Amino acid sequence: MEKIVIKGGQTLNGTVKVEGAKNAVLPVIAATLMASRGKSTIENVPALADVNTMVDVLTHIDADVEAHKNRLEVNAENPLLTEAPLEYVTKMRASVLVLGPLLARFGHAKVAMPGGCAIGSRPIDLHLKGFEAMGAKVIVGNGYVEVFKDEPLVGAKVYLDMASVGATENIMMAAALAKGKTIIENAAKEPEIVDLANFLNKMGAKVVGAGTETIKIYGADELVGATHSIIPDRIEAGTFMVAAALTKGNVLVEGAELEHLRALVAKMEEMGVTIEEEANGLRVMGPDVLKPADIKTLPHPGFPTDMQSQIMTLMQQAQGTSVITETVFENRFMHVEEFRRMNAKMVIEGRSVIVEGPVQLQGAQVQATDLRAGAALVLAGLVSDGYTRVTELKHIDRGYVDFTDKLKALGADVERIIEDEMEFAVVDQVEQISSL
Ligand SMILES: CC(=O)N[C@H]1[C@@H](OP(=O)(O)OP(=O)(O)OC[C@H]2O[C@@H](n3ccc(=O)[nH]c3=O)[C@H](O)[C@@H]2O)O[C@H](CO)[C@@H](O)[C@@H]1O
Ligand SMILES: C=C(OP(=O)(O)O)C(=O)O
Repeated sequence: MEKIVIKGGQTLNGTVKVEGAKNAVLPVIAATLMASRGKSTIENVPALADVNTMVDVLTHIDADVEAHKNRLEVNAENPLLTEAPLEYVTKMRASVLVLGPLLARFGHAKVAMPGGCAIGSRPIDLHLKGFEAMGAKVIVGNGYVEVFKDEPLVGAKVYLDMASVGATENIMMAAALAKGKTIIENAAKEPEIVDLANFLNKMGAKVVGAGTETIKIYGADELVGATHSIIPDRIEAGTFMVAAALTKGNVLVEGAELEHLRALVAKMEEMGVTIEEEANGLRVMGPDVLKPADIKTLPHPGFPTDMQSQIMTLMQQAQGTSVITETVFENRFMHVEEFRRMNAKMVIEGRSVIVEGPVQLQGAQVQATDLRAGAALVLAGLVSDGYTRVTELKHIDRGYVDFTDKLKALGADVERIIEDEMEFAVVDQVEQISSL
């Protein structure tokens, strides 16, 4: 079984460079499908499993994709298929982001209906409500969702009951080729929405107000290929910021954008961490003593749910009781059980987790239950006694490029290995005896 093995106790120092954002590149790749003329070139593309899945979806529907190091070239000029089967959607929910582009350009799209996942049920009703408002017909059945419209989509006013990132993106893309003006109210305001809007504008659309709660999209008759460089990944940046603080280290997170990370920076500072803005990123210095904090996850600009499990590792080392409340997803606490296996003192109460600190974590074999949970368990391993083994690395590979190598370059004692379970049982016994 493949594992990341961490021996706790090292302080992280040095510089780590942030990749392009997973949550920005996926919708941008989907948007390339709307260019009926010219090639799109996407730069600063992170080498992630999710990017490979999105490329597989595009290739499956006959788009011509050339992948270079950190650069993708997509030519979607020829007629495309309009169906993405289950195998892609089960690997990555963001596959549903091809619905808006295919519907708008070809009048039809069919995608396997995404099921729930480790962090919640995650319906797509708001995406579909937007398409319907623009005149599309939606059919859900036999595990698929199908949307179609013979005539071009018509601009509409769409109010989102929740500021959903995916729904905002899907509707924004569909509206970019609709007749007339679409207004999205209570739109998501994440930096990745702004990045997508910038790309759509380069393709010939007119999107105004991205980054605020009202986005206006003036549809174009045709979109053309464009060149675009993806924004830095604020969640990868945040993960390394927590790693630095946790190990009392001093790390420059190159590419981290303060403007995208204000809520995290505010909370880390409240906990006693020193964060300084430098010309090319954020420098993070961990204190000797961390203070507890109360945090609530919220849509941007609130505290990001994608940093919830990582900040919990910091709370476990704080002097006192912290509370973290998850309001974005209804069930994003699977990692709590795994932390407990490492001796964490935490209790789930409804949508909150009460975290008692400071606690001396103990190395154990634990499982990445989702992408960020996996990263958080690796971080916990950095300050645990003995060896921590994190399994189910497919989750981590969805969102982190060279995670182990980057931590190692900062001084962590960490390896990615393939370990036989029988062999592990023997190693485990030796480690336990030597720690007595
Ligand atoms: C690829 C990508 O960008 N993923 C991010 C995106 O996911 P994603 O776009 O799936 O997240 P949403 O913002 O849509 O979801 C937020 C909440 O709205 C609910 N909802 C959403 C759509 C809908 O039609 N109906 C509905 O009820 C969801 O179940 C969830 O409780 O934003 C999340 C919230 O910041 C992040 O955690 C994910 O990393
Ligand atoms: C939840 C996440 O991603 P996705 O929406 O792709 O599952 C994440 O990036 O933490």
